[in-house]
Amino acid sequence: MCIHSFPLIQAKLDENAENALKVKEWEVGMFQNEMAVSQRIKIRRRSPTEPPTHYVGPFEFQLQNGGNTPRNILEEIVWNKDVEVTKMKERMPLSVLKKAIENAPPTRDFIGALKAAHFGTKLTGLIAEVKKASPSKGVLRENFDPIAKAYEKGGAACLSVLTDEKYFQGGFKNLEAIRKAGIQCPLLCKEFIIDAWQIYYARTKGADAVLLIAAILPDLDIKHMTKICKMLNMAALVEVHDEREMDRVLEIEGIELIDINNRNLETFKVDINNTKKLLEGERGQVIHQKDIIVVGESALFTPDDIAYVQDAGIKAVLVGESIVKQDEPGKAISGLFGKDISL
Ligand SMILES: O=P(O)(O)OC[C@@H](O)[C@@H](O)c1c[nH]c2ccccc12
Repeated sequence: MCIHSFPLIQAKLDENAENALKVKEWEVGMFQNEMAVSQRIKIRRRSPTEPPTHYVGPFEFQLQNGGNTPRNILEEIVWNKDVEVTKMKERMPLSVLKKAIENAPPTRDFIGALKAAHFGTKLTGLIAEVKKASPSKGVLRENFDPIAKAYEKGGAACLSVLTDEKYFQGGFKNLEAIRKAGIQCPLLCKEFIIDAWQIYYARTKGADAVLLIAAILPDLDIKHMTKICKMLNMAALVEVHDEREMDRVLEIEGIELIDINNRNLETFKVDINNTKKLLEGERGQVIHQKDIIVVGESALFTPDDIAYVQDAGIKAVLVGESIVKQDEPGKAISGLFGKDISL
């Protein structure tokens, strides 16, 4: 007589298997936190929960609670993203995404577009950002039609499209709509990537590049995700904010594109000098030797700001607020650069 004839025993076996899986998932989470701490990443990947009720592992893990409220807005966004992506993965398994990618139109060359723009105008290439709102500034612009076309007409080499809905009122529907509206320039999916699944998902929605944030992702994740981007013919824009993050990213093989964020994503404080600071001295030499393109982003409002970061060695800028807020984005771009940059 087989085991299935004893439903109570089978139910107990199923419960044990489920508990074992919960324990394993919790331990993996703890090890992820340990790896992040070892790289001085302050953002915790997910809310530190109590060990599973049946946990019998090392005692020191049971002391890891450390408070389960986010320490800043970035950590809150990441914890929310963890829940959001888990639900999306259940609805849309990776196998379905991979199948969809087989029939997707080819990607556009994000890095090539930035190089061509810089070569054409000798100015920094522009990545114009489609951003409705932000946690620090609230709603910046009510409607987007047809801001993407105006950006492209005004000389943007690429577009950055916020896809986070809860904190930036963005969405993948915007990315798809811009792609379907016939925009030719490459699109960056501006998202809080915490799981490689999101890269495949962005590819199915028309993205040519994704953002990888060093303040969130350990080195191994950045390396692994950069390889996935290459495999999908996408660009990986790796965001850094301070010397420590820059030094970490410069040690990772295969990095082609780094963006220096003048905004601290934990405090939203901005300092344009951050760009110059991270490009000086040996760091600047390593970047040049590795032929890495560096993008300057955040708090860029005037031709002097553009000239300042360009003199510091920036080859492209990513700009949102100072152009997205204006009635005529095309004119806003000319105002930002002090000249018409449409080729
Ligand atoms: O609106 P600004 O100050 O021009 O900044 C644009 C962009 O740099 C900013 O939106 C940004 C930088 N890094 C991010 C990461 C996630 C969301 C948004 C961002």
